[in-house]
Amino acid sequence: MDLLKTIMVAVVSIVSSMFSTGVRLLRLPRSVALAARSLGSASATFNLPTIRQELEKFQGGSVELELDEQSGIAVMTLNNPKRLNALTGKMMVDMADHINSLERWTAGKGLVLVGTSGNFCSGGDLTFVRKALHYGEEMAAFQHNTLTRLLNLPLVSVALLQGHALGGGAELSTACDFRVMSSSARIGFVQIKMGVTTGWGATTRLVRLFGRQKALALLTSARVFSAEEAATEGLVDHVLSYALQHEEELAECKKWLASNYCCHDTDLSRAVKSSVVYSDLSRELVESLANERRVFGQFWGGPAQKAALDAKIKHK
Ligand SMILES: CC[C@@H](C(=O)O)C(=O)SCCNC(=O)CCNC(=O)[C@H](O)C(C)(C)COP(=O)(O)OP(=O)(O)OC[C@H]1O[C@@H](n2cnc3c(N)ncnc32)[C@H](O)[C@@H]1OP(=O)(O)O
Repeated sequence: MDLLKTIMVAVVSIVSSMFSTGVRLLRLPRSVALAARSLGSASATFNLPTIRQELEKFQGGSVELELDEQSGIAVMTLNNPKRLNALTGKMMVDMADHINSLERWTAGKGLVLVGTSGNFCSGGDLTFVRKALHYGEEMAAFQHNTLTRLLNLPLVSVALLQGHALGGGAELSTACDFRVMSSSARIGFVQIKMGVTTGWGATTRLVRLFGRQKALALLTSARVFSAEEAATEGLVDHVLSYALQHEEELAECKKWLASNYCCHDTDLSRAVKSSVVYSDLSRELVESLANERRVFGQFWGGPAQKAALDAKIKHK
């Protein structure tokens, strides 16, 4: 039994190290790069430290991380309440740094991703977006790296969807293993209405989560779902009681995670997540993300996006 445990811990650390070099070049394996060359810029590599410096120039908001050693459950909080927790460049950098910490947190079992003040995230911060229209593929490469590392953490992760989870906010939720939704929250992949395709990897993840047909329906309709509709569609795993106040929902979400998915041996739980369930995804995922990024780059900063930004659309 001890030998089995030692082998599992070794396998976990090898797989984690594949994703744990912090901010680094997102390189395609040679075979994938060769296949991608025919797709043009999909084979490009990105210098993430340089992109990080560029993103840091777009200040505003923050992302906070709290590690609870006792429960083994961490909470990562998006904090830009005046803009309903829309993500700035600085917040993307904060999040990448916190993923580094979580990759090193060997006692952890679970993670809740939440937004402050009763909102999850209303997507990319449109003030930032307007200034970064020349920088789409680079931002996408940075986010793909961060969110792939989030998905591959040995922690069971859950996004707590309160208020709005729109565009990039909905994308973030697909980088978690589960989605718990407040009864009054709304979720929608509204990118097509904003003149772009997904920039943070959600198409790749949606296809794997729900299959091609549902992914296509979500992305081409840009439909915004209530909690009840999202549950019926299978988009979320649990809807919280309407009787809860927003402030009570985080505790309830943690309880849901702890009692369902963080209630057994830590080493085994981490091994199941990273070494078994997610062990074979990296190459195929990298190839799909490179393609998604290339398509995103074709539309970002284009006439449809500029028209959508000018229209000041509200996704009600
Ligand atoms: C790269 C990102 C890209 C992707 O690839 O995924 C995307 O994320 S695309 C999607 C981008 N997001 C949006 O288009 C959301 C636009 N906003 C709305 O639809 C509405 O604000 C809302 C989210 C439905 C909320 O409506 P309401 O309850 O009526 O509140 P307000 O509209 O008054 O919002 C309060 C305050 O927040 C500001 N806000 C909201 N979202 C964003 C945002 N994404 N970026 C920047 N600011 C945002 C809004 O402008 C209000 O501020 P004030 O006008 O200063 O009061």
